[in-house]
Amino acid sequence: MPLSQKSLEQASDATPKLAQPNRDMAWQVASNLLASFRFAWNGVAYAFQTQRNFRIHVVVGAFALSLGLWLHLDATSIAILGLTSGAVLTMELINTAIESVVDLTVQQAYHELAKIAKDCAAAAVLISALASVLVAGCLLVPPLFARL
Ligand SMILES: Nc1ncnc2c1ncn2[C@@H]1O[C@H](COP(=O)(O)OP(=O)(O)OP(=O)(O)O)[C@@H](O)[C@H]1O
Repeated sequence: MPLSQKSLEQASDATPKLAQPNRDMAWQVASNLLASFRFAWNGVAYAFQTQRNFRIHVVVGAFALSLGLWLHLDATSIAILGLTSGAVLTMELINTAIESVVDLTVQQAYHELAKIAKDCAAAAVLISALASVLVAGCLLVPPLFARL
């Protein structure tokens, strides 16, 4: 549905308010850098405790990095393995965040847009995981076969 002139004006009035650094709408804002890290760590701990796929990706990523070190891969290859593993974990965290926001919004009701949001978030994890398999295949498999 096209936006009316009035709603466009309301949206443009709201922009400076939303851009204020003190974020009046927020229930709580991190008071300092240490608090920001603590909240971020809470997110990692929550994902690890509740998301089986996140735990699997942590184990697989740690295994890939350990294998790379054991095979004496060069620094660039280790960095690529680290970036790839980090990307998968990041996607998993974003997926978890999107699922929570969708559930908060629609609760237990079915909504086609909720389905699209969750399916696309899950697809982001899948694509990053497939890319990591490709990276592992290129960087780890040849030196592993050479060593065995
Ligand atoms: N409110 C909803 N409305 C429509 N479809 C939904 C809704 N909630 C979930 N779904 C559908 O069910 C699927 C599974 O939802 P769920 O919340 O369990 O996510 P998930 O991707 O399986 O979770 P995880 O990543 O933890 O394995 C979604 O991908 C979506 O297709």
